[in-house]
Formats: sequence, C-alpha cells, structure tokens
Amino acid sequence: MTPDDLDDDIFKGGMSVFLKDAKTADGRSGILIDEDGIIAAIGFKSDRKPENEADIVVEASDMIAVPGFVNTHTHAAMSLLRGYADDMHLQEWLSEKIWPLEAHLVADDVYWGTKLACMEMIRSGTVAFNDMYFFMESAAKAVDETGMKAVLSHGFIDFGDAEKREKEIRATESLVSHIKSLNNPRIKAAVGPHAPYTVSKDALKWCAGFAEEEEILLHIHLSETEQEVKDCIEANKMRPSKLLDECGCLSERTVAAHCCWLNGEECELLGKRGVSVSHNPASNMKLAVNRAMPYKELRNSGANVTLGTDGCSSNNNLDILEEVKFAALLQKFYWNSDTILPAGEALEMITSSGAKALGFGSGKIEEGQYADIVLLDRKTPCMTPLYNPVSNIIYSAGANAVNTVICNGRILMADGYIPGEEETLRKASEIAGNLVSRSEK
Ligand SMILES: O=c1[nH]cnc2c1ncn2[C@@H]1O[C@H](CO)[C@@H](O)[C@H]1O
Ligand SMILES: [Zn+2]
Repeated sequence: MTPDDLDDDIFKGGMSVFLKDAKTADGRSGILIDEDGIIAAIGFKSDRKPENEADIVVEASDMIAVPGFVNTHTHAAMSLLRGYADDMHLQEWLSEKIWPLEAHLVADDVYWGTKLACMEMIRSGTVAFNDMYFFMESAAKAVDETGMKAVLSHGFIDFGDAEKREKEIRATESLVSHIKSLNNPRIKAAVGPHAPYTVSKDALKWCAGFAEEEEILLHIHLSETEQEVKDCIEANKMRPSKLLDECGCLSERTVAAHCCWLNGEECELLGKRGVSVSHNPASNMKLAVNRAMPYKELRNSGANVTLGTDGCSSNNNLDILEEVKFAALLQKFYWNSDTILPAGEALEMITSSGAKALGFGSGKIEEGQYADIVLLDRKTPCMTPLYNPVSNIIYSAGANAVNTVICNGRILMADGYIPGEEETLRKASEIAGNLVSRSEK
C-alpha cells in the first residue's frame, strides 16, 4: 500500500483486514482481523490465503506488529498550550500561567485541542489514553471521531469551597451520564479529583463513593512534589497516600499519576490496594520535581506500573515512544542502577499494564482480542539492524518508525497518513491563537 493508493474508505472501520506478512514478536507472520475488529487468526502457512477473504489487505512484509500503546495520564486538550509557559517552577507555572489561561477555555477549544492530541498520539502508536480535563463532552466527540479509545474525567477542583464542590459534583455526574448515553465501548467515564492538595477530604470521599457506585476509574495526581507532601503532613498529620486511603480513593480502579515522592510504606499500600501508577518522566524532569517515581519498590509491592506523558505544557509532546525511553533512562540515572526497568518491562508498561489500568483488554496481540495493533517499519535507520525488536522499540525507535495504527480493528493511520489531520492542524492553531488573545484582553 502506498499513500497514492489510499482510499479514505479504508479508515471507516467495520471491514475485515489482513496484515499480510506482518511479523509478531513471537515470529508468526500475518494477522487477520474480522469485521467486528477482533483478531481472528495469527500466523499463516502458505496454503491458506486470507488475502482472498479480507476486505482490506495491507502489504506488511517490512513491518513488525506490536500491541497498540497506552498513555495512562494526560490532559489532551493542553496540546493548545504547547510552548505557552516553559522553564518555570511548578506551582508558579500552574497558578500564574496555566490556570489563568484555562479560565478562558470554551468547549470548542477542548474539541480541537483533543483532536490535535489524538493526531499526535496516533502518530506515535498510541491507541488509548486516560484524560483529565474540562468540557469533556467535547473531548468525547473528538475521541469518537478519531477512532481512539479513552477514559475521560472532569478535573475536579474545589479548594475546600462548598459551593465549588457542588458545582464539580454536578459536572462529574453530568459527564458520567453523558458518556453512558453514548454507549460507545471505546469511550469510558472516570471520576477525576485533581490532587489531594486541590480537593477537600469531603470531596475526595464523594469521588471515591461515586466511582465505586458507577464502577468506573478514579484518576488523580499523587505526590508529584516534595512540597505537596510536606503541606499534606502539616495539614492532615499524614502522608498523601494515607489520606487518599482514608477517603476510600485507593482501589484497583485507581490510576495515580506521578507518585514521585512516595515512601516505602506508601508503595506497600498502593500495591496492597492494587492501584495503577502512571509514571510521567518527561513532565517530572521538566518541572524539576527532584525525585523519580520509586519504580522498583512499586513493582515489588504489586502495584500496576504504567506510563503517561502528562499534558503538552509540561512535556511538551505526547510521544509515548519518547516517553518510554525517558522512563528507562531516568530510572537508571536516578536510582543509579543500569539494570532497573529493562526494555521488556518498559514495553509492558505501555502495552499490557496500561491496557489493564484502563480496562481495555489484554494489551497483547492475541486471537479473540480487539485488534489494537501498531506496525513499525523495520526498514528505517532507527530500526536497523534488528538484533532485538524490543530493544529497538524502547531505545531507538521514534514516532517516525510508526507506519500504521489500528484500534479495535479500524485503521487510524496507514503508511503515515491520518485522514483529517490537515484540517485539525489548521483549526487547532487558529483556536490556540484566539484563546491566548481572549486571555490577554
Ligand atoms: O503536572 C501537573 N500537576 C498538576 N496539575 C497539572 C499538571 N499538568 C496539568 N495539570 C492541571 O490539571 C488540571 C486537569 O484537570 C488542569 O488544570 C491542568 O492544567
Ligand atoms: Zn497531569
């Protein structure tokens, strides 16, 4: 398949797809996906010719097939704030630059910002993400149109104010009921208390109860900086993880982002509760949080360790392949260990562990699973030579090795082409300009 042969019909979904001669990690060749987006068979002998049965045949003899990647913490529409405020202290960055600009956001900004984010994520092989932001009904529309999968939460912030709390409760309930009404298996709702330092104890308890009642995820920032841990101890006489536990916020349905400043006891607690942790190395290094997430202790405790990019104003991109390399390098550098977070475990973080955290299948290429597949082009300089595909994926491949992306059996990108990308780039830059001028009036 070449870009000239591409017909926009192949991006519609609902068709069977044969990835001819695509190689899986265990050396099988060829993958057949049925009309419902399910992997029907993997590995073919030459006597069977699925190319005669499938609606779409992708010539993939130069391709390595890997599971679609999962980004477990982001604020997608912050793509509009890329490059808006850099090189600042975290608290000043949030309270002096980011929050004042966000006060001017409207629904349309979030729609186009999320679309832009989706384009960027697809380009680096991401099929699913965990998003916390505002105007999330617009984010849901964007996700639906791009064909990705997402868990969407309204960023709940009450700063201890009862009136704000009521407003945030209503916003959360209304998003959850909206997403339920979509009845789209690719889009799920979550509850999104922003962090223990921006959400009161009463509100945290409400969030935990509501997430349990609705059987949905709870997505939160936890112990990103040393200061927030100190403030929490001073105000509550306990560390943030303990506080969250007392409010009922720690369970197998919890995704906790950052987790840089956890002590050993907190790692044990998160493991015991079966929490998923999202490591965000680029954001942590850029905002100089001065400690790397204790990977080894968390993994040993049984916590599900995954990877996220955070938003585009603290990263400044959503490239999960860049992020996973940062993760492997930061862990080695900070903990002074050249063997910590080896490539195989790093790949698990962005596939099976991420999929488990968000409840989107096994994150593996297996018969009977939804086809979430990335085709990496082995004929690129960064993939050559190919002694060890896993090593290349983690340490040398970049988004430029990502050729084709498939989510639930639907082709989202083929041969580097994503339908609608040009319009999204144009609208997103226009809308970002308008947002900044509105905020400066
Ligand atoms: O690194 C971060 N730490 C804390 N808050 C953040 C970070 N990145 C983005 N947000 C903020 O989280 C809210 C989402 O609901 C937004 O206000 C966003 O700016
Ligand atoms: Zn964040």
